[in-house]
Amino acid sequence: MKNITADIVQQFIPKRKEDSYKGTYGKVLVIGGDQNMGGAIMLTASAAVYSGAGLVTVATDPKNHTALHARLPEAMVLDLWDAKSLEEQIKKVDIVVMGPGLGLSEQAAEVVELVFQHIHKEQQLILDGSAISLVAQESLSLPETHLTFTPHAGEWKKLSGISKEDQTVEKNKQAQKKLDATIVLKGSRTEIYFCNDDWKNTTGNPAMATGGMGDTLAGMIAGFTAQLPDKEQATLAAVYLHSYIGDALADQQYVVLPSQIIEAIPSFMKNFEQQRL
Ligand SMILES: NC(=O)C1=CN([C@@H]2O[C@H](COP(=O)(O)OP(=O)(O)OC[C@H]3O[C@@H](n4cnc5c(N)ncnc54)[C@H](O)[C@@H]3O)[C@@H](O)[C@H]2O)[C@@H](O)CC1
Ligand SMILES: Nc1ncnc2c1ncn2[C@@H]1O[C@H](COP(=O)(O)OP(=O)(O)O)[C@@H](O)[C@H]1O
Ligand SMILES: [Mg+2]
Repeated sequence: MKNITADIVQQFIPKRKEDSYKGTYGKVLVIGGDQNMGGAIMLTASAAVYSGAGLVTVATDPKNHTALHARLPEAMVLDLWDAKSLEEQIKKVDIVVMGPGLGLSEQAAEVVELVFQHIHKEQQLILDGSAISLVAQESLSLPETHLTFTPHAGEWKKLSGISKEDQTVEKNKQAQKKLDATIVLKGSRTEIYFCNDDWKNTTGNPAMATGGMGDTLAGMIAGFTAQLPDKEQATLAAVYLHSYIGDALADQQYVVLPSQIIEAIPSFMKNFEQQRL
């Protein structure tokens, strides 16, 4: 397993081009947040916006729309349960990130199935939280697209069938091959399994053990993937910086909140920009 380190990540964050515009930096659709877990999807959407995604639209329960507009005016919203609007929006985006706070209801499972039906081969699909649990629970067949799963150990157990004690690098690699997807296995030292490569994070700390921290990472992966041409580099950079910011804040804080990580993303990205003078 290779280590993700600062000097590697620095090579991945390009300087923005003078003649670029929002369209250059990708369109992201963020799907999740039922009536009780609107906070999860607000964190995911905010992380995508603060990571620099060009345009972010959020499909969430209508109960969350006002709060989301108030917290994150940069994002557009649509009704999570309106199948037609959701189907139309999927066609317009480059990246879909689905699952934070989605819940495990029958209606939520229908949303996941709808996305699987309509996503096409060139798009990127990131599945987190409830979407991973639903894939396992409903034994859903996976769509033909660029797929990333971001499970914690409990979700990985549901998805791969490997118990927490047995989650060794070899077993995880075998499960990755079967799923034919990128696996971001979150933990105190997150592991990333690509088809031909695997990596271990070198940053992160227990001050980050706070609800919503994974929702935030999912949004960062989406935001980085929206902008960077190499999707594997985007995933590595997002995982590393999420925890690197967590470490920097934990120097002075006993706990680090997901919203604090989000606010710090733009300045830390600037520090990691290529060829910074
Ligand atoms: N503010 C919000 O609205 C929040 C919503 N959340 C959402 O809540 C939904 C359920 O997520 P959960 O992760 O709570 O629930 P899950 O039920 O999927 O996973 C929790 C279970 O996994 C086990 N587990 C084993 N190893 C673990 C590990 N390393 N980390 C965490 N759990 C481990 C736990 O013991 C527990 O039984 C997701 O959709 C998530 O996005 C959470 O992100 C918390 C914050
Ligand atoms: N002790 C720890 N050390 C380093 N990172 C941690 C620690 N605890 C949690 N994290 C990070 O916090 C995130 C937790 O993700 P997850 O369990 O999905 O959270 P949530 O679903 O509440 O948003 C992961 O990115 C994980 O790496
Ligand atoms: Mg989670």
